[in-house]
Amino acid sequence: MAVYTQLTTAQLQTLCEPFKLGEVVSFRGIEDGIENTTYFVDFSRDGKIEEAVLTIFEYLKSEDLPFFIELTTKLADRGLAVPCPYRTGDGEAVVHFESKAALLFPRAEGGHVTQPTADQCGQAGEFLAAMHLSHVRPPALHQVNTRGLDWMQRTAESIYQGLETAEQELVDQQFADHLQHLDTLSSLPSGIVHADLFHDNALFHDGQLSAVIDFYFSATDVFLLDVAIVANDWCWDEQNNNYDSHKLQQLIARYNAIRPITTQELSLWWLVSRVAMMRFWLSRREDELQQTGRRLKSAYQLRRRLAQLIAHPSDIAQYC
Ligand SMILES: Nc1ncnc2c1ncn2[C@@H]1O[C@H](COP(=O)(O)OP(=O)(O)OP(=O)(O)O)[C@@H](O)[C@H]1O
Ligand SMILES: N[C@@H](CCO)C(=O)O
Repeated sequence: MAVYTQLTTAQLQTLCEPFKLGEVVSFRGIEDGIENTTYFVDFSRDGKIEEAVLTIFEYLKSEDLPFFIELTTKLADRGLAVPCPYRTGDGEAVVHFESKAALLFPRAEGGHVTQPTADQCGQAGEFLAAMHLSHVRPPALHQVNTRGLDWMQRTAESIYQGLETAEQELVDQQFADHLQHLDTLSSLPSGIVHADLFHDNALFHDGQLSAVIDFYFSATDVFLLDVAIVANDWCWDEQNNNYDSHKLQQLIARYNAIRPITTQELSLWWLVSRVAMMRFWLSRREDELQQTGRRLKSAYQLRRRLAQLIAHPSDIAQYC
């Protein structure tokens, strides 16, 4: 469904030629993605197989990519489990298919988990803390968050009339609280965050985190937002419609052991957890209402979680 750009073997060979990885011996399109077209491509050179992943960008342009290339390269250099793009002989990472930009990555071992365990939630916490600490190391990177408050307000406004009354009430309540605490929120520790670390953007091999992918929403924002995104997706117990306390404890405690969460961050967790839920509920709801053609993920699930967090504010202080 998400192989938006169809390629032949010859087209793939031409596109990937500058990377000098050899002859394309097999490839297949990956149906998983929403934003981009992804192919697994195997190259053969001197009898050795190199397994790679080609991402063709359906929305991002080549001028948008240098930040993501620098970020993934920096994180990989710091020893984090992040695939960073191959470079051509000229040191370029971006190639083009017709008007679309593309990057080629080494294929990481492992696969997705459908239901992360508490230990895997802890590993995600350790990854995030290490990534956030790397912010202070050069190169200094900055990127505006295109899914921040402005985007949320514009999106909510554009779909507001199509929302149910209960949804409109959630939107009104969430923005009222967000705007009321804007100054304190903006003063939380910040830097480059992944901003989309759902469990389908992580791979595990033999139980260990082998790759974090899909940095295309990464931007400068408060670090706690990343922790909340993982908590809201990896640690949610659908049956009880609340966080699984053991998973949340592992995420928070193991993050906190590497990058201690400040008192100010703890005091705003109730709000940041809601901001994180709101951002993804809105993008999924917009996709549903505006029939953007992207593969749909359940918006209702996140609306239910947001309502729960508004009715029963969450606290993580006991896990630190
Ligand atoms: N470096 C990699 N190594 C192994 N598998 C990968 C790698 N990069 C991507 N994949 C696989 O390809 C799939 C689609 O890639 P990706 O998540 O980048 O697409 P997307 O369209 O941006 O997805 P979404 O918008 O849903 O997050 C991933 O779910 C993963 O299974
Ligand atoms: N992770 C997003 C999809 C866009 O990357 C979601 O689950 O809604």
